[in-house]
Amino acid sequence: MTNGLGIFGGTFDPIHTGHVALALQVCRQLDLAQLRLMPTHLPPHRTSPTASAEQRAAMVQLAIADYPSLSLDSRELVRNRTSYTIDSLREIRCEAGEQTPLFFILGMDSLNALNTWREWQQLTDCAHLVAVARPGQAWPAETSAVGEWLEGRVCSDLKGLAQACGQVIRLDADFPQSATAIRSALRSGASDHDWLVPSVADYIQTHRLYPRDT
Ligand SMILES: Nc1ncnc2c1ncn2[C@@H]1O[C@H](COP(=O)(O)OP(=O)(O)OP(=O)(O)O)[C@@H](O)[C@H]1O
Ligand SMILES: O=C(O)c1ccc[n+]([C@@H]2O[C@H](COP(=O)([O-])O)[C@@H](O)[C@H]2O)c1
Repeated sequence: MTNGLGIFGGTFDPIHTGHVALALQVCRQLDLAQLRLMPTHLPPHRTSPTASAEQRAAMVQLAIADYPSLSLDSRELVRNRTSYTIDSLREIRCEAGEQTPLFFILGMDSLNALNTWREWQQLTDCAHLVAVARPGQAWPAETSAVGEWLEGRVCSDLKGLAQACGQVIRLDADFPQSATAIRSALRSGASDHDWLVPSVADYIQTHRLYPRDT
């Protein structure tokens, strides 16, 4: 086991089985003992989530309850301002110390849009980035701003990864789940969804989240 720490930021509106499977796959492939799921509070880049920050955090806790290596990081929820990843990674770097390898997990769609993030070129000063591709999702084009920046930062040898931050790692995964598809199915009248952990599905029903469109 490395002493590295994984951080998986997301809106989690709601968390789905793809998020959990992906977190476990990253732990396995990077040999991480701990990975934190960090819900965003006030996303910089999209309209406000449907479920409140507290509800999304509660669903994350329910979904990961069976996995001791996974935990909730609620720092963005208690910060009452726009949730910029760079702010969170700087805080986590201070807490973890200079030597601890940090891995920030993001989808390939997010990597392709990385140049729209706040202080995006500084993210790797705090952590490695782990970009997870869904089937068919492409690595940023070499000629794009992100593609040019990636040059010299991509790590292809996980075993040789000695630094605490600075590299970008590509992992391939095959999880079709999407929170948009779940919200849309529930709003169309479905009472449950195969991509929800059962305890999360119960929570959604109890709290009447994503109500049927009228
Ligand atoms: N099935 C998946 N495979 C790989 N990455 C995923 C998958 N689902 C989500 N991600 C990635 O996980 C991060 C957090 O996901 P998020 O909470 O936005 O879920 P989502 O299913 O993409 O939601 P939405 O449809 O609302 O955008 C994002 O970087 C996203 O790209
Ligand atoms: O810091 C930024 O500018 C920034 C811009 C867009 C997205 N993010 C983060 O990326 C993560 C995934 O976002 P999303 O919308 O795909 O759930 C989540 O932690 C967001 O806070 C961060």
